[in-house]
Amino acid sequence: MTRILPLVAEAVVSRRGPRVLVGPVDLSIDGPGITVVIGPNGAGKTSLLSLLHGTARLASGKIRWACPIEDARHEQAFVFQRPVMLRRSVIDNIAYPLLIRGVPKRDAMDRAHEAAKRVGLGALTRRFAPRLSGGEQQKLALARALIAKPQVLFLDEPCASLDGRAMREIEDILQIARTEGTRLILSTHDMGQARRLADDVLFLLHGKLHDGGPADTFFPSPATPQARAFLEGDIVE
Ligand SMILES: Nc1ncnc2c1ncn2[C@@H]1O[C@H](COP(=O)(O)OP(=O)(O)OP(=O)(O)O)[C@@H](O)[C@H]1O
Repeated sequence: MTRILPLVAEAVVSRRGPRVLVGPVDLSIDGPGITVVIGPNGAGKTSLLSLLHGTARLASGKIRWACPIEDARHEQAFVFQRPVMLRRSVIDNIAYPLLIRGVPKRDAMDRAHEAAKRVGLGALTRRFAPRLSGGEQQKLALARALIAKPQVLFLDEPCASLDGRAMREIEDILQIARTEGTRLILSTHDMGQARRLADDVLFLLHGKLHDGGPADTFFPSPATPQARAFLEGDIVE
């Protein structure tokens, strides 16, 4: 299997008309772990994740993977804040990425059942996916994103509006994926979640990478007053 990491972004910029949404940002992500992207509303977290994943247009700068971009695309997945449910059963949703990769149906279904069980949806496999609860839909989205064992998984606010129990279950799934070698890059508004999950942190402000670093140094002693204020729950503009 071709390794896709490291991911290197050089002076990447995303624009809407004349407005810069993100950038210029330089960063490098490599090896196992969880990168957590934090920052106030509108700081550019979603835009940065979309740029790195390749779903937002790069106005300038470069994104490089360790392999050709077509190969890198097949090895990454994205989980949205509001997961998209295909209008079919839970099991058909989970099996979908395998079927479009040409995995034989029987094998795909077996793996999908296994994946459903692992995220606690084993009893709901025949349910029409759009009728699941928010937490169940997010678990389905994770199972579907992870079933092809991507090397990199982007998640944009995967636990927004979920209660504590659903959040804990989802964090458990993410920790398992991390242990199994998927590199996670996740945005969150929840500082408790950021502290529980992060190996390293990107703190965005006004579209720029303002602060960050390894979680065990960033959280106790952020380098900038803005990051400190943000972590203390103050309003940062
Ligand atoms: N499609 C768009 N058209 C115009 N402006 C946009 C668009 N998408 C994002 N923006 C703007 O880009 C900036 C960054 O938005 P983005 O959603 O990336 O921030 P965020 O940090 O994820 O915010 P939040 O925490 O509120 O989700 C914001 O000022 C937003 O209004």
